[in-house]
Amino acid sequence: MTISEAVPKRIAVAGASGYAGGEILRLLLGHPAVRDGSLVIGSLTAGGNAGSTLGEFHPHLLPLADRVLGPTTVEELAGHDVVFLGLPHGKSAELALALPESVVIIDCGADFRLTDGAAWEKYYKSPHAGSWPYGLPELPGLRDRLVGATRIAVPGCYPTVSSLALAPAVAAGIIEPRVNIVAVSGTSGAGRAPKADLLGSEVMGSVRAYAVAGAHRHTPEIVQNLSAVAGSAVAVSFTPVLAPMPRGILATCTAITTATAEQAVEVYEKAYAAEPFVHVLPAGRLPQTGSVIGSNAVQMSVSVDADAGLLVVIAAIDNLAKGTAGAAVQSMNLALGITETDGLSTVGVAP
Ligand SMILES: NC(=O)C1=CN([C@@H]2O[C@H](COP(=O)(O)OP(=O)(O)OC[C@H]3O[C@@H](n4cnc5c(N)ncnc54)[C@H](OP(=O)(O)O)[C@@H]3O)[C@@H](O)[C@H]2O)C=CC1
Ligand SMILES: CC(=O)N[C@@H](CCC(=O)OP(=O)(O)O)C(=O)O
Repeated sequence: MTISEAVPKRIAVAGASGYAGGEILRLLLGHPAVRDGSLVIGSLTAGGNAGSTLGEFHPHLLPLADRVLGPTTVEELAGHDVVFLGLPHGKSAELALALPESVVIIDCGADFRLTDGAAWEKYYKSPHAGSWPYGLPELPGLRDRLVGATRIAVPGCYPTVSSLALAPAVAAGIIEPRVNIVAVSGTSGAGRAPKADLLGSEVMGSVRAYAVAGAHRHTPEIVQNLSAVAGSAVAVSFTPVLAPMPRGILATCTAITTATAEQAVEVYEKAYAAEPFVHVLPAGRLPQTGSVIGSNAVQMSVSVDADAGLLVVIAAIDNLAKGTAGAAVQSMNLALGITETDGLSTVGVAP
């Protein structure tokens, strides 16, 4: 389905020199509405790198390589129908307030994800800007809020994979409301701004945990999602792990259960039967990041360790696709009334 109006809609991408902005543009270049001209890629902006060309940061985006990056200002973003924000946390609220309510703003940052202001202030150490419809349509009740929305908060990458891995079990009440998540991520999750502990020599050949024992800012986001699904509080222990690979997240999620493996698999297959991007793998197959890279797919395995009494769900996503830019484009499709899957593949790049 294409957009019905004759006048093309203009899209701006703020933070186009970054990883999230670049991946949004990669997906848009293959989007049918961009290819048929009903959506047009307008302003691309950056911070300190404004004035450079996009090709200096994303040489793979050849059709846009000569575009000059503008400054990230309200003036530069005005006159667009859709604005993607791929900016550091705390940069979205001011821009969003200054743009008309009719503009569809899709924020990849965290500013509008949390509904609990106290949780925001605890983890982000700044005033809470508010909350917007949350761009994870596969969670119960959220798709309807995204259709026609003009403000959308794209979930964090770890909350995306973890929430999808545990929501069916929480909703069906087959686990105790206390879950454990250990998620291994590629380094692009940290963005492209230089950081000493992300130098190749620090990352290559080693795997390390960080922000453990409730310290990571995605903990309250996962708690929010799972508690909303449960209708009561769910306790979450989340351990992120950095791995020497550019993309991908593999999350291993466990929780106490008395369900059998067959019962658990049935719950998950039923929950995701109609979801185009979430795939529950057949028994005997386990997900791997290599299977979902470049795609908007979520692959998961569901099993029960009967001796330990634990549900074990392992799930893989591409952090830059379903974990950011894919979710952003999926959200745009819903907001504009385009077919939800347009421009988004379920087929990964391997090896
Ligand atoms: N990477 C990921 O897997 C995920 C990222 N996100 C979120 O998406 C957002 C972007 O992340 P990511 O692309 O990884 O980050 P990057 O560091 O790769 O890119 C950040 C972008 O923001 C621009 N920018 C930086 N500071 C400013 C500023 N003061 N004013 C205006 N523009 C600025 C940068 O421009 P310049 O080049 O000029 O510095 C760059 O274009 C973040 O909020 C992140 O949390 C969400 C989910 C997953
Ligand atoms: C590997 C890595 O560093 N990952 C990032 C999370 C990326 C993401 O989704 O984060 P936002 O909430 O910032 O949008 C981190 O742990 O901070």
